[in-house]
Amino acid sequence: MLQQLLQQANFLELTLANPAFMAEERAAIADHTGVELWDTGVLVFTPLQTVPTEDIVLSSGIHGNETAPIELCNQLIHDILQQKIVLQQRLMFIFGNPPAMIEGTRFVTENLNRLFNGEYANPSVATNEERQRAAKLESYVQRFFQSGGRSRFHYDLHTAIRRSHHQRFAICPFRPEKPHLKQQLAFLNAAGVDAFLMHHEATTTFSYASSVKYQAEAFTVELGKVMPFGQNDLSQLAATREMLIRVISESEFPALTYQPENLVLYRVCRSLNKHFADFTFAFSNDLPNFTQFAKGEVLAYENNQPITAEYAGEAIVFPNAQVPIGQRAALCVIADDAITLA
Ligand SMILES: O=C(O)CCC(=O)N[C@@H](CCC(=O)O)C(=O)O
Ligand SMILES: [Zn+2]
Repeated sequence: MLQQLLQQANFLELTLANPAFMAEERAAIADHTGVELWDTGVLVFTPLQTVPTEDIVLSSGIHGNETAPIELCNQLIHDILQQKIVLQQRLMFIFGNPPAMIEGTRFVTENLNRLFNGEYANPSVATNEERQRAAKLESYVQRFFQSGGRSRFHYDLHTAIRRSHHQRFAICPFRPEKPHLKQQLAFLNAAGVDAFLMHHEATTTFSYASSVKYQAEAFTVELGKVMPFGQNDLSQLAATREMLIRVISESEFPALTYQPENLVLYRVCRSLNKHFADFTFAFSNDLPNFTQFAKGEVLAYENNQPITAEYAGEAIVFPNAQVPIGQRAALCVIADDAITLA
């Protein structure tokens, strides 16, 4: 498999052809970069002639139909294999859910991005492919980060189901003891991200798991809107690509000035969870993420009761009434330029 990958330099094609399993193998690119295939969709590069200071995880395809970041990562992998990019940092690529990528769906049985931080082992739920994949992905991330001594980063790349007033935005995992870093927000801002949501509670997402378990600088990054493979305009991600190349191929993390005037900080004020099967939103399916509501305006109905905006300017992100009962149906956010950063 690895020989085929080295020759054809198309990890996406290889992953889609082998969605369930790939045996571990290792090789090298010339004499400067180690390549290790750990499983289907899991590839690790190690610089052999420099001493890396950073361990960087770039995951995509955690939701199978969010294809633009998968295509972007596949291009980066291609360019690394073809020696157009020479790495200075350790780098792990993950294509999260190959069976869902083949089906062109968000997931096959269960939303993979609700199964991390050990939720995959919840004894009250029967196991399935996504639960098994979450367990494996967490173990690969642990193995990647465990050798220690280097700074840890995890950018979990997604696209949103709806259009958004902010075309690219990031979700910053809840970490009450440690403010998020201006360095990281400046980096993501230079990568085209212009809004940041500060999460208000622990979750079971991939980025939260890397943040809480390994103290990684970890983010869920939304890079536009869901499109089928082949229909993405990757020129929209030119800045993202450029900054990702910089972070993996420079010897130090890119030094960028934090420019608050170029971005909006939001705090998540509450998660609207679905409790009853009749949960519906009071707005249309094409209302963009970050649309603001007036205080008291009806956002949704559930159990025949209205759910209203608690604050003037409260905005809705990721509304999805189709989620199973008990899961998040939307996040309510409010712009807040007083959020503490370090
Ligand atoms: O557009 C949507 O409704 C969902 C896009 C998406 O997959 N977002 C992530 C965010 C994860 C987080 O809160 O960190 C998700 O829902 O898993
Ligand atoms: Zn997603």
